[in-house]
Amino acid sequence: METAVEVLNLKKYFTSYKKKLFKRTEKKEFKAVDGVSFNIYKGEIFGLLGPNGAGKTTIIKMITGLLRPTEGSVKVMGMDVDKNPMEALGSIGTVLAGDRSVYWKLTARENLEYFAALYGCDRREAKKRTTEILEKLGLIEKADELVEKFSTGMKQKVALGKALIPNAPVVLLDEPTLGLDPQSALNLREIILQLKKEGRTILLTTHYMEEADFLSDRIAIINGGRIIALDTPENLKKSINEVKSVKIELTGVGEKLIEELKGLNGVKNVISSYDVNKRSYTLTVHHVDGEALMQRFIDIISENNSRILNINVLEPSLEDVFINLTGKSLRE
Ligand SMILES: Nc1ncnc2c1ncn2[C@@H]1O[C@H](COP(=O)(O)OP(=O)(O)OP(=O)(O)O)[C@@H](O)[C@H]1O
Repeated sequence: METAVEVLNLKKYFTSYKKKLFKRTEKKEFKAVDGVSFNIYKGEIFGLLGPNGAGKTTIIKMITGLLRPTEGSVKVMGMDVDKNPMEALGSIGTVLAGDRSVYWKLTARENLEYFAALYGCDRREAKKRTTEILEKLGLIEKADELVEKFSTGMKQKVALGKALIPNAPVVLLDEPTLGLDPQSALNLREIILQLKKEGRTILLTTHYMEEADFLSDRIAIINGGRIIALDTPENLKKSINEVKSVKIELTGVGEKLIEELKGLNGVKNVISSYDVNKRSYTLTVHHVDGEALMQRFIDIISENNSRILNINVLEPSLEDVFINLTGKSLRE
């Protein structure tokens, strides 16, 4: 398989200085990205999945040359981003999370024609490309309305349109559906699949595991600036096939209850969350020992004066893969 993007031992350390009382200034180094390597093959959708602060945006910024790595290298279509930035970056279209570089006081069409002109297209070519992209994004009907009147999903589409203007073979999408309503998110995901069908290579970051699962051919799970797993979504889920998970909704959860469940032989992790709307607690318990444990869960919950509202046995998801690897939930 041909490689479109090659990321080799990429590191980004941020240094901060803190003034200490009676002491000299203390220098602190924070390892936002700590030795990340992966290849993205031509024509695939590669997902970077991780919780907030995992280092996803920092990786994207280093690939696009917006941040210089502390160490390591990035090649796009065989060109080194540091040594041949113009050639390497010419192959990339990017949408960063919360992209504000679309002009709200211009129409969607004016925005894209303007960016096409910046990319050196003549007037005819700019108009042609803009119309094609607006059609592809389902924005043609609204093409001549001001972007400020657009919904968040439509604004996000204009930002994506901007990334498509250079007609680059590689498209980087940082949290493309962040803050969108479910219907707009679905619509944007369909467009991303369409881009893949056209033969583009896509790198996408997300902290929505369903999105990574639905879109990606391969996924790198990233946590604390490191890749902790990299495979197809199916293989990642298969890797924890022996781990079962059960979701128990109940009226109350205390530290003692969680500790007792965690102490059971065969229990790997217990994650608790509170649903404000339902006013109920949910425990997600990962375990390797099926039915025998279920009765013990029920006994312990009742001994702790809590009442079970619902129990669901779950199919393994990427969330479970993440919990299994880190002991934490993706959303924590
Ligand atoms: N310029 C900077 N100076 C210092 N620390 C930074 C800087 N940029 C990012 N960081 C830190 O690096 C870590 C990784 O940030 P990054 O934005 O890459 O995470 P992320 O995975 O994209 O998360 P999110 O989904 O929240 O955007 C965070 O802890 C962040 O605070």
